[in-house]
Amino acid sequence: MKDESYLRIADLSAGYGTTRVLENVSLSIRKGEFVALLGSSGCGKTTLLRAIAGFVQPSSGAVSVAGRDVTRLPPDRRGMALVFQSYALWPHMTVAQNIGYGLKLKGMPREAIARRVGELEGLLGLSGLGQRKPAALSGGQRQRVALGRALAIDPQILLLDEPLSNLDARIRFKVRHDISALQKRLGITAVHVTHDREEAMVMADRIVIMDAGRIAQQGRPEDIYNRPASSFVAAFMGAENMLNLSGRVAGGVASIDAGPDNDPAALQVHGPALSGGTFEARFRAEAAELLPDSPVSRNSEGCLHLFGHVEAVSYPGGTWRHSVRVGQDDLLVDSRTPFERGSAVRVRIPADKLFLFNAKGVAGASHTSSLHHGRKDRVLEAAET
Ligand SMILES: Nc1ncnc2c1ncn2[C@@H]1O[C@H](COP(=O)(O)OP(=O)(O)OP(=O)(O)O)[C@@H](O)[C@H]1O
Repeated sequence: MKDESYLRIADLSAGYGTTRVLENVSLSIRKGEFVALLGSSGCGKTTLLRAIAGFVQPSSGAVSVAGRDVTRLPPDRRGMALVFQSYALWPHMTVAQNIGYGLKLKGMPREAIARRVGELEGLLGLSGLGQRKPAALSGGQRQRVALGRALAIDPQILLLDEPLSNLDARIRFKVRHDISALQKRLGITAVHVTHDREEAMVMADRIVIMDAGRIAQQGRPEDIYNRPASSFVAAFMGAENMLNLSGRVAGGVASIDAGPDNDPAALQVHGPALSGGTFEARFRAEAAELLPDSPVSRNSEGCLHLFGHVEAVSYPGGTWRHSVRVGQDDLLVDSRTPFERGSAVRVRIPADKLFLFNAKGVAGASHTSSLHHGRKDRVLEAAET
């Protein structure tokens, strides 16, 4: 099979002094691909980006570009450009001088620099601003100058370290779009560090979720969103409601036991097999339906039904958000109509919107013997029967 990887990170470990940050990270990126590194603060995203760029020396492993090992090359000989959150523009230089800075260092003739800078100003919507200093620009314009400076040297790989996090929401949407469009147009390979899930979803061809210096899951945005491989990834991708359930798994169906706050349910298993026992169940606020609790017709076919009462109601816009107390758990559930505080409600979660995982470190109620042997979190994609 043809190896399509262009930027390859092989078994990379890195850290600072005695602190290990990255543990055997391997990642292959195709030419022209846009990859987002997503993860919570301190998980090692920036360290990975800096190791790719050559600013952090790995303790083991390798980085290669188009089959060439660049692990020991200095940053300026890797054909990569890095754009930071903080722009890092020269305040005393004009926009044009900032963009042309790298070309001047390379000794490019003045007219060629002016031509290239003009091209980039046009490409980035900065035409007419070439003689301004950074202080006289908006945040979005400054970030585009930083991008122009990075692109001026014609890098094969563009590394973006949270370049949008200093921008206000409205400008962020615009610059987000500008960067993606430009990246596609230039066919450049990009690695983008962010902790903003939506940003990663809309910009990237592939999302790599990192957790404590390791890759927790990677895949297309829609796959990660709809098929999280672990409870951690599900939570990170917005399925923040969590409760514990117990049940058995047989013949591709998870039979959820009745509990004090839930009806029994039979949910078809789609993903990799799940062992019976105790499950961590996760779902998104918008994935569930809120209904008045009624003693009749608790039809659980293909759905999980939970019972609780409304603790708080708010209106973030579009739908009403309810904090629902179910047993010991507080769950957030959206509804197009508001339910009064204190009212008894039923939360109906369709099976294909419910993510089930074997609970970590909990011995299951039944069929649990296999759980004690090197068990990993495994997703159960439960779909409506
Ligand atoms: N220069 C440094 N010296 C020592 N430790 C560092 C250094 N830079 C980062 N670290 C530590 O390494 C770990 C990973 O940091 P890193 O910046 O890669 O995380 P991150 O995922 O990019 O986080 P954030 O989203 O907050 O930027 C953190 O625990 C951090 O404190």
